[in-house]
Amino acid sequence: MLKVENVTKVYKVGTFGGRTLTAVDAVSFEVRPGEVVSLIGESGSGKSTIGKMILGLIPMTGGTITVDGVPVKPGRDYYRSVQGVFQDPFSCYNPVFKADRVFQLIKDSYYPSVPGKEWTERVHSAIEDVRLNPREVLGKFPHQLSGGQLQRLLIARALLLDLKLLIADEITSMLDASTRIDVLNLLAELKGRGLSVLYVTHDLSLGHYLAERTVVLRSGAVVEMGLTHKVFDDPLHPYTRQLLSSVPRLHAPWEDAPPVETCLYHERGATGGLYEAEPGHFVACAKLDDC
Ligand SMILES: Nc1ncnc2c1ncn2[C@@H]1O[C@H](COP(=O)(O)OP(=O)(O)OP(=O)(O)O)[C@@H](O)[C@H]1O
Repeated sequence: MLKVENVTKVYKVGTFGGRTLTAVDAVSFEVRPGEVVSLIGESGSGKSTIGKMILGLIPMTGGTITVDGVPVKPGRDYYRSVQGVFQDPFSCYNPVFKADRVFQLIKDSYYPSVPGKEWTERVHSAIEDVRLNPREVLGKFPHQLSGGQLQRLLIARALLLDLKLLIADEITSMLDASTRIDVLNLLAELKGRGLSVLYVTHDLSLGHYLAERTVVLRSGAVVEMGLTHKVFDDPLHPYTRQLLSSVPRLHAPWEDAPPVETCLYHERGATGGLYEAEPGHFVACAKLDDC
């Protein structure tokens, strides 16, 4: 469904754009139909840049991204099937428009011929699908709604389209713990309906909770990817181990991350790419700085 192949993004930085920064470096992965894949990495590892390129919000420097074989093409047809929901729900709404207006805009752009009554029924049904009461949220301004309610409304808005792929970029990071789990369960439910989700997060535990497969990014490159339980139970790359060991655990004292070891896969061809250590479990050479 989503195929990201050898994708690179180089930003121009510095005064007058005189220097470059490779934010995403030859990244490849895919998301299959009805699958949640989490894209994990620390701040600045390139996660959002990848999300933005998939959504066509910024151009790629190199590589290809396709959804069902069709290259990214920002426009009405593309956004009918690919949508993004972001970290800060407040910034996604116009503060002077009531929530109804968000749904009206969808109708005007995508479904102008749907009769008003039918559209209202669709809107109510999408809002109920995200476990909100339409009467409690429609007719309100963004500041009269909570972060969790706004985030759910964004998902409801996406559901009104013929959505195939949702890019969920840190969507729970501004929510309290119980709302967060509700929104995650909602994503899991949508997956059950065949929706594919790329769940962008720096929170390993949330990625573990939700995703079938995990892609670990470091400095713009994939260092490990595979089935989530493989990556979490048997992390092969020292960076993944480091990330996992830095997750705070109840009743366990803080431990320093283990030092980066010699790469087991270096001699077996991992250099310059990913090595398939076991079926479907890929790892990059750990001698990143030497290679
Ligand atoms: N428009 C831009 N111009 C120049 N550099 C940028 C731009 N956007 C992002 N970057 C840089 O690209 C790198 C990757 O940024 P990105 O936002 O993709 O990381 P991230 O993993 O999503 O981080 P976070 O979790 O903090 O959001 C960072 O070094 C960032 O400073």
